[in-house]
Amino acid sequence: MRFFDKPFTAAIFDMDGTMFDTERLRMDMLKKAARELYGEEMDDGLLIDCLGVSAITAEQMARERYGQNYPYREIRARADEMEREYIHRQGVPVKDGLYNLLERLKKNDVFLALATSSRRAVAEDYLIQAKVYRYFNILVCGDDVAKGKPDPEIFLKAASELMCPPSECLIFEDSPNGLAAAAAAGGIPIFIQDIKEPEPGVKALAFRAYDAMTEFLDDFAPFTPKLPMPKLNEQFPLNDENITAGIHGFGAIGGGYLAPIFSHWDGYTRPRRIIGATRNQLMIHLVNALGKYRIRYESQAYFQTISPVCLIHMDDEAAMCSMYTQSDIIGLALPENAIRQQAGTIASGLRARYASLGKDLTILIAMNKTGAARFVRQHVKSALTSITDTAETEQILARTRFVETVVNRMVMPVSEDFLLSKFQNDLYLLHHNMQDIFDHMNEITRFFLQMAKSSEHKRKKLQTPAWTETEPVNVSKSLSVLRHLSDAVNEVTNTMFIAEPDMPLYAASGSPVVDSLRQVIVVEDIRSLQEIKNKLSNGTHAVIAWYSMLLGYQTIGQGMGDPRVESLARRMMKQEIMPALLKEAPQFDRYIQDFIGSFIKRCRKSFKDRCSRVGRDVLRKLQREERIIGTIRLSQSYGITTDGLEFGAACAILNCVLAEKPVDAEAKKVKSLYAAHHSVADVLSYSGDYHRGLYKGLDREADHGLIMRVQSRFDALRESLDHQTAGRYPHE
Ligand SMILES: NC(=O)c1ccc[n+]([C@@H]2O[C@H](COP(=O)([O-])OP(=O)(O)OC[C@H]3O[C@@H](n4cnc5c(N)ncnc54)[C@H](O)[C@@H]3O)[C@@H](O)[C@H]2O)c1
Ligand SMILES: O=P(O)(O)OC[C@@H](O)[C@@H](O)[C@H](O)[C@H](O)CO
Repeated sequence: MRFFDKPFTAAIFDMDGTMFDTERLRMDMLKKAARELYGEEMDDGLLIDCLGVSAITAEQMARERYGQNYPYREIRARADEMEREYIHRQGVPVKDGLYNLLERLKKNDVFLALATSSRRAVAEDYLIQAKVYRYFNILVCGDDVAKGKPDPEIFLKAASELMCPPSECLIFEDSPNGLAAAAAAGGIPIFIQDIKEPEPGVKALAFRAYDAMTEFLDDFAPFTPKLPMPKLNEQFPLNDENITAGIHGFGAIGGGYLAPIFSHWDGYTRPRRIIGATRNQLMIHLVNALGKYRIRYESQAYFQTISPVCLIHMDDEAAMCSMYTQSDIIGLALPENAIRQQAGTIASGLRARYASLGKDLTILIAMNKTGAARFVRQHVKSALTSITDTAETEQILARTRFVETVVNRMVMPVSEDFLLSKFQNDLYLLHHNMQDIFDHMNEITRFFLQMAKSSEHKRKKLQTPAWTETEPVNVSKSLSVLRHLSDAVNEVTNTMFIAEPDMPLYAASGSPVVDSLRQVIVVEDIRSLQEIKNKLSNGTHAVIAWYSMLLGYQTIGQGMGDPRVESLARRMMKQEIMPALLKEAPQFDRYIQDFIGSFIKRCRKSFKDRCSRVGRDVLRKLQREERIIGTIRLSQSYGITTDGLEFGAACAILNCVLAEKPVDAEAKKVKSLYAAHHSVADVLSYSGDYHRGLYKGLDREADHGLIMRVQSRFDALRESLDHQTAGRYPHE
């Protein structure tokens, strides 16, 4: 590996103050122990001077200060004892960035050594407790060397045990003594400031100096390759870092796609917590009850568990502000029509974040909308101007990156009825097993007490303890109840979403945090990709849904099993949309070709994706520039006829018209627009209010020909349905 111009094969870490935030703790404990055993605290200046030196050198320094009879060894032993007690209770305070750094080094075949002035027993204990023991090939500790830092002995020994020349070793140090030792050893010293700022002359010995390990990571990460897309069954990283990911709009895409992407993070470590905001109260209860939830990948019969997760209600202003203040990234996964209303919440959240001196924020937008970043930014801007002045609005916007994405994966929510009945069954089973365990608690406790009291020799013979002879059956049954209980606890699950297998999320460039996400592919021209995806797949998807519903199917998979729907989908994609897109964006040739084949297959398998989800928001999809009408206009501009798409538009309107009581608000609106004069033109050329903006429909005069063709397909389709011929596609 290489760090700037320095090739290296090994990394040697000092422990206290570099890996762990234990120097302050140790100083506190030394003070306490000195007070206890000597009646006076040790002096701060002396403690700071002793940082990074061996126990023997520290003893000499203490005796020079307090006299030759100073009980330094006893004080140090007592301080060690107090410190270990503290650590066993509270855990090792690991420095931010350490796990990520160790993972990066390990996954890039770098040898790792620990070189600490602490005793081996203490070092091993801490490494194990902090869950980092497994990273180190060798340990060199205070009791393994004769001379402490600033003597280079400890680093030279570590390098030689690793069989690496010191000049190829990065050496991480926080103390001036350690830094001097690293330089004297001929290594590549990396200084990471902890308590003591070194003299400028000493600091100059470092190849690079940083205020924190996370700052070193910012420099180092570009020298380590981005990990490839994770496999579906690949574990999330084992260690977490002090990172929070927020999801504004925890629904199918937020929970079923963004959350796993955040959980994989950069492949080295993952966020400590995911906060999701939703309006779905049931989801909040079910997820918060377990602190986790599952996603089912239907095509692979595979479950993935996402944790730890905490859901908040979108109307809880304080919780939303706190999510915006704490998060290192926010995923925004709302329906388009919720953006205007939620912009106020985003604005307040951002204002609170920057008022509390939060870092710049990236908002990763998962919406099927070309220009989504601009759209969201505009709404947030207008919300900001109503709560603050222009200067603050501009400052907030300048510090917030709105990053647009293209989401190909289809995700569906699990039906609430199914979810509830499964959860209820799991709880019933758990309750039953708990009851059982209470009934058998006495036998279980007696059995293990008996085992514990017996000698090893007797235990072997204790197959049937004396007291069990009278009730042998009970004991084995009681013990098996323990297992049933743990099974029942693990069986309480909440599978919230059904998703397609892992696919990359395409995102616009410009945000380092997004760039680092393992499952994200950053592209320069996100707009074209979004345009292609919406026209090619979302337009076709919607038509599949509308036509399938007219034919009486409930899910996309069923509809696509009908040759009429499948051939319409193929025709639209291959003969009408693809040729236009290839003319418009020939550079995306491969993407377009690959996409069509996989999309048709994926739709055929979508037995859990309801047509009502895919066909929702008819008006949004029929706007002048959108996926149906916009595509017709594009194809026709290249002289391509668009019978299939026009038939699709007719399906959209007929669906709404035939629905007795449409649940979808837009379907209701279409039905009422049509009802006024029984005219398709009234729907297609609607230009009134739309989510407090203006709807962009067709122009009655300029688009007269197109409107008439959709009208005639509508009439023919309606008639064919009336005649029970189930809406045959006219071109078959
Ligand atoms: N589901 C998919 O397969 C898929 C795929 C690609 C992109 N998308 C896009 O992702 C976004 C989210 O889609 P989804 O399928 O996750 O949606 P969803 O219906 O599952 O809901 C997303 C979240 O928005 C909230 N919400 C819904 N209506 C709201 C309103 N009026 N005001 C405030 N909050 C509201 C819900 O409570 C939920 O938390 C959409 O823009 C969609 O186009 C979805
Ligand atoms: O989200 P919409 O309503 O714009 O579109 C519905 C579906 O086509 C859409 O959610 C797809 O499933 C998704 O875009 C994956 O291709």
